[in-house]
Amino acid sequence: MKDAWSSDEVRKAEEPLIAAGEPLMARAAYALAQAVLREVAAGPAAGRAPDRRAGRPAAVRLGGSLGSDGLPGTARIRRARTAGTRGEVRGARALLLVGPGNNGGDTLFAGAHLVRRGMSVTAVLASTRAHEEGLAAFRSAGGKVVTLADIRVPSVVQSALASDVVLDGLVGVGARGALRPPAGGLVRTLAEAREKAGERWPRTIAVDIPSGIGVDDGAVPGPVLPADRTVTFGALKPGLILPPAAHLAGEVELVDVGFPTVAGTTGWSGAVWGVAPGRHAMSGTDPASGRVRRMEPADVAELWPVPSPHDHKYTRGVVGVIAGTSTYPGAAVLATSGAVLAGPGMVRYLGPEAVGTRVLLARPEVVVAGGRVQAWVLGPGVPGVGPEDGPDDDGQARRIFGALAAVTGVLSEDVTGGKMPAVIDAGALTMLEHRLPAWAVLTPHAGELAELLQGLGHDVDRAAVEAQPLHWVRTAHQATGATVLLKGAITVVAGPGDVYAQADAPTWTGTAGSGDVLAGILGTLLAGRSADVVQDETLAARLAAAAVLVHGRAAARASAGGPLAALEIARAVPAVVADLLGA
Ligand SMILES: NC(=O)C1=CN([C@@H]2O[C@H](COP(=O)(O)OP(=O)(O)OC[C@H]3O[C@@H](n4cnc5c(N)ncnc54)[C@H](O)[C@@H]3O)[C@@H](O)[C@H]2O)[C@@H](O)CC1
Ligand SMILES: Nc1ncnc2c1ncn2[C@@H]1O[C@H](COP(=O)(O)OP(=O)(O)O)[C@@H](O)[C@H]1O
Ligand SMILES: [K+]
Repeated sequence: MKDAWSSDEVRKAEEPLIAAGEPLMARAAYALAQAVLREVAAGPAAGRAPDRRAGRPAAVRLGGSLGSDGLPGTARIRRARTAGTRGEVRGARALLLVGPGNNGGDTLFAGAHLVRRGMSVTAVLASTRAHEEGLAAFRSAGGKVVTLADIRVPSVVQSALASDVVLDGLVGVGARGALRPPAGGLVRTLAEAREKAGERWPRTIAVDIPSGIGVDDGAVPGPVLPADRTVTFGALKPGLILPPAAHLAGEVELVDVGFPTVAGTTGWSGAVWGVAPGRHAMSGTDPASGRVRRMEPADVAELWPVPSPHDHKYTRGVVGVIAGTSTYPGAAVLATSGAVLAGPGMVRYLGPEAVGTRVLLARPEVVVAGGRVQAWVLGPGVPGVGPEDGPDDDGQARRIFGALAAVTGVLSEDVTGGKMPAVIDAGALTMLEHRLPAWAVLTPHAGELAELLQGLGHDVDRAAVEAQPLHWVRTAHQATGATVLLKGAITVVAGPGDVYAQADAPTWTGTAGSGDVLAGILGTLLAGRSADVVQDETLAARLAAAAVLVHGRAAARASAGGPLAALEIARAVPAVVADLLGA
């Protein structure tokens, strides 16, 4: 599990360490400098997304002279394409964007390390204040200092274009709201220049966070310079794993500066973790409800219901799927396939006969008949019941209303067999008449969540949901009582406990029917842990995040870097689960 710490939690963790004289900033700055040196030594093409990598020459700095304004000038920069120069940092150029606080301090101390390694480093002070010791260390190492007030923003752009690497050290966890002038204007212009320059833009490394993101909520309230890499200190921050801000952080590297670990120790290991692979040992000493987390394969393996020798198909969980109509039969095939291939005891399908026949052709394991189930999957491929939705639902709305009554406990126990978890997707999202329990999992995409929230009286559209997913997912959870899973490139899940932000799927996953497969996978998980889910109100969110991880990994496996058909995601699920359980 990867835990993100809010800015308050970071402060609480660092206070006693600073009071004890732990050199947090020195550790942060050293690790940051190492990251920059690795980046520069690897050359400009390294680590970029493949489309950005093509044809970009390695930059070699021949001479490090500065213009009269103290900034490196484009005209004096020469580039050469020669593999033999990889690993050379001497003479390479770094441009530091430096803010008034400790984030700027980290950046200046790191800059001093870079100067000592032979790099030509210029710091642009964006504010009248700067971290005093950091500035003194940078100057005495031989770094060049200019102030934004003295030079014009365009010359900063030119200098950036003439540099090998730009460090964004304007603000860190002390930031509040959108970047204010003059830093805001500077960053807006730099971001535009980066967009225009494409491959010619230097590697950009964000210090702790890309300045201007919402540290705690992942919003992007103003201009932000997108980073290729973020070197973050002590712990992940929510904005580094939540959309939309996480999309601006590039690859995130976590540096241990000595925060408490799971075991409660404060020993500094000097270790650096990349966020993509592996686990990190950081975890809050006091895991507060509502923490933003990212689940990893080992966490999913612990949750996955694996049959024991004493199990049979009924004890393993029966999933009931009410999906598809004669107009949208494919959704029924995809949802039942997702459910079957995730490994339940049984999948039942309820719907029009013609659709049931198609389901059977694709998945003969499915039982097309009513009976007891341990979890429902409701709504894929079923039209909504709003004024704009057509009436032609082949009786599916009626069936869904009946199942929903079981989920919400409106029907008596002897009819339903007790409380029933459910995945509530697509058309079923328009059929909610009662407050829901946490074991009901709503699975909207941003447009569907906006509609749901509008129905609850919120003035919100799809774009607003996409701008502040965490806020709106939490709002929807509070308003409905249900666990809410908002689908997207980064899927956000909020229930009564922690929030999960999962980024497991390749972008090819955003294809018709892929969400239907996810609904089926989650249905199997809820059925397999049906009794636990109604006992532990935080479990549904964990199972939902687990389903998202498996769905995303199955999509990655099916895609292998190329296009993807939704049914192939379902087909890849058994191998993904086997990998997780065997790891
Ligand atoms: N947490 C830790 O363990 C460590 C933290 N360190 C660094 O310290 C940083 C936090 O430092 P600070 O608390 O000094 O705060 P920051 O350096 O993040 O920023 C605060 C400064 O930025 C200004 N500011 C705030 N919001 C702004 C906005 N919207 N637009 C423009 N300016 C704004 C404030 O006036 C204040 O002067 C971390 O992000 C990290 O880089 C490191 O030194 C190492 C250890
Ligand atoms: N850009 C993207 N990158 C990765 N995954 C995505 C992206 N866009 C959407 N997805 C995923 O694809 C699936 C789409 O589901 P959904 O919108 O319900 O489509 P459908 O209803 O056609 O099945 C979800 O799991 C979502 O998280
Ligand atoms: K920063």
